[in-house]
Amino acid sequence: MVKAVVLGAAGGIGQPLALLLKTNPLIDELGLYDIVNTPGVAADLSHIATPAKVEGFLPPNDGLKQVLTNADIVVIPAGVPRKPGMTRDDLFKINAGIVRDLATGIAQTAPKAFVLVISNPVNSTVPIVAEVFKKHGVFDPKRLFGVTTLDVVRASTFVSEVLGDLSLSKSVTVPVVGGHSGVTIVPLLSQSSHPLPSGFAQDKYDALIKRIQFGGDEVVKAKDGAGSATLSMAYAGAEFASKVLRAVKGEKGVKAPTYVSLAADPKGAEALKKELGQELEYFSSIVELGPEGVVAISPLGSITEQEQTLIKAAVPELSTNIQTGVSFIGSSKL
Ligand SMILES: NC(=O)C1=CN([C@@H]2O[C@H](COP(=O)(O)OP(=O)(O)OC[C@H]3O[C@@H](n4cnc5c(N)ncnc54)[C@H](O)[C@@H]3O)[C@@H](O)[C@H]2O)C=CC1
Ligand SMILES: O=C([O-])CC(=O)C(=O)O
Repeated sequence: MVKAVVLGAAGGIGQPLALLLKTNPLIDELGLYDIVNTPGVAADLSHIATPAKVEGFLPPNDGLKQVLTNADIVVIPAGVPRKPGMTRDDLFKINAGIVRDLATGIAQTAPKAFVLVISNPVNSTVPIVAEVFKKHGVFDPKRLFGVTTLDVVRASTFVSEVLGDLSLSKSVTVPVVGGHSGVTIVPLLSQSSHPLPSGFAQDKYDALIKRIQFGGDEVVKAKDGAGSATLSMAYAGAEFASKVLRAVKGEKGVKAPTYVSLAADPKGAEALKKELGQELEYFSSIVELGPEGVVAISPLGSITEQEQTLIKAAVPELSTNIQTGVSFIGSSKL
């Protein structure tokens, strides 16, 4: 029996994500939690002819505790999205407290669940979850993930557009490392499964990097005040959740870039530290997944000088973002 839970399930991401999870054959039970509307979303989804049993919960009557009871995997898209002109860090003020409170609930009721954090700013919200878990004495770095899959999905799509063949997008894989905001998003195009055309011009390369790094802004601008990416994020979140569950079920060699605590793999962390030139507590790199979560965190490997420059720009900002999350819990009464 596998129980998946979505916290923030009535939102722009939460609803389509819950829909995709309802169609995932690896999930037997789907728990939906939000501060509004989850009974309706659950009733709607429950009519879909797939096996997963769906139930919706609200805060009254210990709803958070109820939804998290026996949870195996918890996905968190709860929180406010950006409006034009905002950075992801501007969301910290509201989302940090939301994520802290949900993490407290998970630490108390489902401390062994895999936790997948979507709520922004991911670079800081993942450390928040970890610090809450540490305060409760239940932190297992192998089971906590920041979902950066949308960056990987965008890279596949934009590279296949450059190659002039969108049908390639499912098979193009580009490692995207670092974190999940602006310059902390580092696409390693030199490691793309499908190389860029030979003689690809520098200005085109720069534009492609920028588009992957700031793909979120493109959607925020187009939605014009109505929020940020929801449908592509739901797709990406469902893809990543599915990978975690496939690994749990025993499939070998499942890998994905994801933002993790480097304490999950000290050997991998040591190699990354050498490459990055300094120690970071969290970093998104290609992670091998297994039945207990993180098996190994890959080093960057061979990268170009241009990519080295991108990494140099990412590291200090990541370090600040991580510290912001850690200090927030340091000063929070739990
Ligand atoms: N990691 C990533 O790649 C991406 C992350 N995001 C982030 O995901 C988050 C959600 O985005 P949307 O779904 O578009 O926002 P939304 O506003 O449509 O939905 C958020 C949902 O969270 C719920 N919520 C608020 N406080 C809650 C609480 N304490 N407990 C449970 N639920 C609560 C709201 O009621 C709402 O239904 C944002 O922070 C956004 O920045 C968005 C896109 C990509
Ligand atoms: O841009 C945003 O605020 C939402 C997000 O994280 C993304 O689309 O990558």
